[in-house]
Amino acid sequence: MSRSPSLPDRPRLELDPEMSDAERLDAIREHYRRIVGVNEELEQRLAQTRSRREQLREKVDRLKRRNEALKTSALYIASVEELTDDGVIIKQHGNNQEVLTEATPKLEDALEAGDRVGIDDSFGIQTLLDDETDARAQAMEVEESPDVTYDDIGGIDEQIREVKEAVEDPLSHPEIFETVGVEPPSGVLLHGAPGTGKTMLAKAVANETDATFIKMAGSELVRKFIGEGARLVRDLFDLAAEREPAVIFIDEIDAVASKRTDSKTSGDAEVQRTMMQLLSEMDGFDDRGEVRIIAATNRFDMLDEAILRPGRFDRLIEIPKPDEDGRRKILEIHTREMNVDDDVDFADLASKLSDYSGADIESLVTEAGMFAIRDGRTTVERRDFEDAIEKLDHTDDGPDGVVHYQY
Ligand SMILES: Nc1ncnc2c1ncn2[C@@H]1O[C@H](COP(=O)(O)OP(=O)(O)OP(=O)(O)O)[C@@H](O)[C@H]1O
Repeated sequence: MSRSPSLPDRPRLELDPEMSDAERLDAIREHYRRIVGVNEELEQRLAQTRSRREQLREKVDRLKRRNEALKTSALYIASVEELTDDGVIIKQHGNNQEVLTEATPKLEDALEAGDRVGIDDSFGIQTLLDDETDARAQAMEVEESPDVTYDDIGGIDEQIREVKEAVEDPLSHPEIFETVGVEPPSGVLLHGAPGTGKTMLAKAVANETDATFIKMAGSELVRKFIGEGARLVRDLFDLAAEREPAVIFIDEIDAVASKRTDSKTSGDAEVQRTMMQLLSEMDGFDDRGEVRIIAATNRFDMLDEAILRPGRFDRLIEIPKPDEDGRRKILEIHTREMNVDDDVDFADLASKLSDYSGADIESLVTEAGMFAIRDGRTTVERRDFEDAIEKLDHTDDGPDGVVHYQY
């Protein structure tokens, strides 16, 4: 911002004792004229400053409103096709509609053909997006080799065996499948109540096979940028091919693959497009090398059957809540690092935890530890677990206070 010009000099009255009265009077009159001149100039400056302050205030208000709008409303994604004297030609992702629109002068200077931009409902360019690796990074979680092992998962040994057979063996020993002439399952769908270890299981497979674990939540695919879901699905599969061996894990797949609803909103059409892209990626899956795909859902009843056809998610594995023995194992797993008193009997404790999921048991163990700490002890005792059960059971919606879908 430019600095304001310096203030005018303060006029000085200089009277010489030699001066005649008439000369003095003239000097005083001249001085008065200069004071009036300076005063006028200062008033003018004040008025200019006030008006500038008003302008800045309006600008701040405008920016605040714009900021709010950007924060609250979803933007559509488009690519800049061409910058013309009449405006910017953009092509909207998803429907490929071409539009002549405008950007703010500042954005216009920064735009180049090929850039990805976020546009509002009236196609105004609101923001310039970073390159697509950022969108990928936002939506995907990539772990070179997660540190979860099968030993960290309790109570679902049979399901672990099935996942090993369907995902691990084709990655570790593809030759066996070739020799026998059997196509390994394309995709495995884990379904069951929340917090039962579906994500853990997918991570453990990636660990066991030294594969890159790439997780994408279905809700991310349909969330912020309309027109972006199908592209993210493509990116997901491309990234997996670059990083093979890889395990793709799509959590909450119901968000993109629910049964068709009757409503015809643009959001629904968008979800459909994303699902079609997912199906087409899975159909072309054979050539993708050492990439395996696992999806998970808590809402199996909601899934569109198209996703379950042969060649797609054709191996369904239900991950149940643990039985009593499973709960005991999970208690033991989560207390491995804990200083537990001899008076704690895990088998007895497990018998009191019917309907607890693995995640609920993890919260229970943490809560028991907190009771011991609050009491100034370094050992967790039976009463801490009992207090923790009482505390968690007193939440209305379930052992962990989370509203559970009745599976
Ligand atoms: N079978 C289990 N054995 C040991 N710990 C478990 C088990 N199931 C869940 N947990 C604990 O609960 C946490 C959450 O589990 P996870 O994220 O794998 O569940 P999920 O089935 O994927 O849940 P959601 O459907 O809510 O995504 C895990 O980090 C783990 O600590």
